[in-house]
Amino acid sequence: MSEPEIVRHSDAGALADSVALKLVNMIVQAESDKRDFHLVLTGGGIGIRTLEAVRDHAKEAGISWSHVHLWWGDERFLPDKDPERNETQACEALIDAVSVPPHNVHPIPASDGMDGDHVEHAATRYGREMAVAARGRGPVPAFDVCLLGVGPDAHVASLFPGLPGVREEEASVTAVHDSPKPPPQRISLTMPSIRAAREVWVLASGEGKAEAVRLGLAGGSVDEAPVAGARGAERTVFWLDEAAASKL
Ligand SMILES: O=C(O)[C@H](O)[C@@H](O)[C@H](O)[C@H](O)COP(=O)(O)O
Repeated sequence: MSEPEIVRHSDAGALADSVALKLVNMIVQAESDKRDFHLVLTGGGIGIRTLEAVRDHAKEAGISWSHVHLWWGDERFLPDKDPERNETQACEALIDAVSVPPHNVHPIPASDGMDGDHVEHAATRYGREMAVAARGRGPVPAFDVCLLGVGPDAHVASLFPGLPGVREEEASVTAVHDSPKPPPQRISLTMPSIRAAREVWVLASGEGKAEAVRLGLAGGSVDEAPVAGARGAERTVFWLDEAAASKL
């Protein structure tokens, strides 16, 4: 696991723009290397703002999306197209505006999908989809970058302090039944899936995240501050604005 690096920007706009530019450059590089690029998306304010900036930079760079696969770190277990779904927000911010092939988009199942409102079955289904894409090389694909927002309570994806999901070490995906942040039912990648990513990027903006960021970098209990467990196999970057970095 990698030691976190810190990158600071003045405000949320500069932060989102800089993360987006770096992502677009990596996508372009993967294309010229003729390899797939697996990106894990996050919901949340700064996560969606970053996707909007990716849309703008991608247009300028004229990138092809045929080699890009989009996954999600977590999802709110709601009906398809619900405006609160991370997928719906990512579609509005980015996916609907770019030419990523539909079969490269891997949303976490909705609560009116194949498994109905059975959140455990839906979580298992997503785990299977990731395993298939990994082609026998492990439980999850070789994610190039896993984007993660962080909550004021130090949660990442839908791994909340003190809830069992954060301690799950076997399954690649977990169903969450009693999330303190609405809605209560969610589906989340587990820590081992997050840590399988080459690069984990934690995005945090605003003073409300400053304590979570401090805990995430202090290397304390992952059970109490899940963000402290968010580490990439090769690289971990905490992308912060000044307010989120104010307790460092
Ligand atoms: O479903 C969600 O709510 C998100 O995936 C969640 O993990 C989010 O990234 C953080 O809570 C930060 O959200 P904000 O940036 O909106 O504070």
